[in-house]
Amino acid sequence: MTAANPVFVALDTTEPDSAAALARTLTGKVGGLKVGLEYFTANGPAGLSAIQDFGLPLFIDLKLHDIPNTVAAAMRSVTRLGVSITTLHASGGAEMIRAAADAATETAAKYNVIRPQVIAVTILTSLDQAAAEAVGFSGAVNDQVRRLARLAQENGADGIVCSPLEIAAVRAECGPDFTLVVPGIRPAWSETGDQKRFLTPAEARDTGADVLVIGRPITTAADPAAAAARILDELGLS
Ligand SMILES: O=C(O)c1cc(=O)[nH]c(=O)n1[C@@H]1O[C@H](COP(=O)(O)O)[C@@H](O)[C@H]1O
Repeated sequence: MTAANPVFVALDTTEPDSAAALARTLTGKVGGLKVGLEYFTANGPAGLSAIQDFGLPLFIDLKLHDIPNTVAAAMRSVTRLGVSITTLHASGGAEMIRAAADAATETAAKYNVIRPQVIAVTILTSLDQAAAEAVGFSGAVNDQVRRLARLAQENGADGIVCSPLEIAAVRAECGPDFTLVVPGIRPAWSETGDQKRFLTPAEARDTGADVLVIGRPITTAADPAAAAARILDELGLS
């Protein structure tokens, strides 16, 4: 998927009013909205309507990771929400990824709703090489991300989440039709915070990212609309 505007803004808040206010401010400046565990555990499916009203593609980032039966059941519920993108952890394994992808396909057909892109998170962008090794990923992060990307692709995922530093390796491994969703995006003028593997929006896009997930550089800016406009300008999209 290559959106005309690849920026999905991460609305990492628990408050529907704050999420809706940001969505209102950013409509026309971003390509989509993302909410994750923080928002969904606080507000449940009912909370999505506050932001679905803006008509932007919605990415619900739940990073599912459990046995195949449980993840498939959760994916059936997620699919009924009518969202564009959702996530699971690639390290849940081949059978789990396959069960989730099949559940999304079957549920979308059964209820005549949009089938979300099923996107597998590889190695979180908050982990550096040492932290990745500490949880058992031996070898270079780049190689581990590429390996997990291949596993995800072979088992029906539509794409993966990786940091900007692994985009080239994953493209070479998985080809042009595999969706690369890329957080760990930091404009040169923003704080890095807990992100360890990051590049600027233009660097990530030019290396081949399809979706740029950007949260705090926009959402915590004094003027979020101006921050989004600055990023669009850097992407040559304003
Ligand atoms: O799946 C994700 O979206 C994700 C995966 C990952 O490896 N790293 C990562 O930062 N994310 C998400 O991307 C967003 C990044 O937000 P900022 O760091 O504020 O730009 C957050 O909502 C994270 O949950």
